[in-house]
Amino acid sequence: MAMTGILRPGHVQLRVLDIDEAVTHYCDNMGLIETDRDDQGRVYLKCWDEHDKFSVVLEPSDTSGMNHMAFKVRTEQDLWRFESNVKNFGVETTRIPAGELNGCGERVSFVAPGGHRFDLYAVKESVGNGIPTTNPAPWSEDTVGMKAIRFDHCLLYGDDHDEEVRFFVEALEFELAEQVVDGETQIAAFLSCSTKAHDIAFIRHGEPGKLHHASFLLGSWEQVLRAADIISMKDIPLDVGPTRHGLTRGMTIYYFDPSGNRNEVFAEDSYRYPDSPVLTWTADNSGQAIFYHSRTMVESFMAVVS
Ligand SMILES: O=C/C=C/C=C(\O)C(=O)O
Ligand SMILES: [Fe+2]
Repeated sequence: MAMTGILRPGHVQLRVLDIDEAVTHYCDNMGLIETDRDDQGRVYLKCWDEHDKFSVVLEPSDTSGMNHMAFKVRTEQDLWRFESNVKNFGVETTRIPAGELNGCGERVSFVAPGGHRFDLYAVKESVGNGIPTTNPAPWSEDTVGMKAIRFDHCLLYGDDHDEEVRFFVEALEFELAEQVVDGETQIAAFLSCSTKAHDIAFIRHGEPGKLHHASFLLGSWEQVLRAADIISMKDIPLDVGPTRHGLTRGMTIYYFDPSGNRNEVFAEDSYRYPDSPVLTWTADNSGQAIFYHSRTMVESFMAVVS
């Protein structure tokens, strides 16, 4: 398919309060693999089935939340094309030199209208997924915990929701896949740059720049139930699930990392093409849109962001 120049979510840099506890959580509990550390104390992680060097950066900090989310673009020409799209939208950009994050090429960085920082890059060091590329085995024997396959998406809460969504559609060429509307007002937007039901999602909120969750793909509903077992076995703070979303049809469970950043692991059950219709959920039915079985909103799920 003619994917846009944006290939996929490439990484998320999360602020964490205790780096050792965070590494234990993301590696031992979720199955990510540590690939590097740098002189700022940042730790680089990847999921087992990712080839690029990292998809999560843990940054020691006094606060939790998201430093930035980055998308990988297909070519360097795409990087400069999106840089000019972003500027033409009226959003300032800066360039971050190659190597500022270990193994990552030059980045174009900007703060979107909802207060979230995003970076784009075309190049990242490839370290492979531990499986040969000739006659590959279907899975790696070296995975532990929840065996997260890839970093999949973030759901972000921002204060200029309409402009942030328009920015993603007009400047970054994402497509609206699903939405929640209250009359004329869009409450939530699920945006795709691929055949996935979402690569990023936004919810209308009173404050700028908030992270609702960073989400990682698992292989099946059974793997989601196994993740639920691990959450109990390891005494990880559970938020909601296991259950199914109406929106995006994801089979899901939410919990918190030791710093209070919400994580999701999920199995996908949906797809879209550029000619797929936009799916709309109405606010009077938002309980079912979010949690299809209980059909009830969970107050803490909506309220807690980092
Ligand atoms: O209100 C939140 C809805 C969340 C949906 C997802 O996190 C998802 O589909 O991955
Ligand atoms: Fe999600």
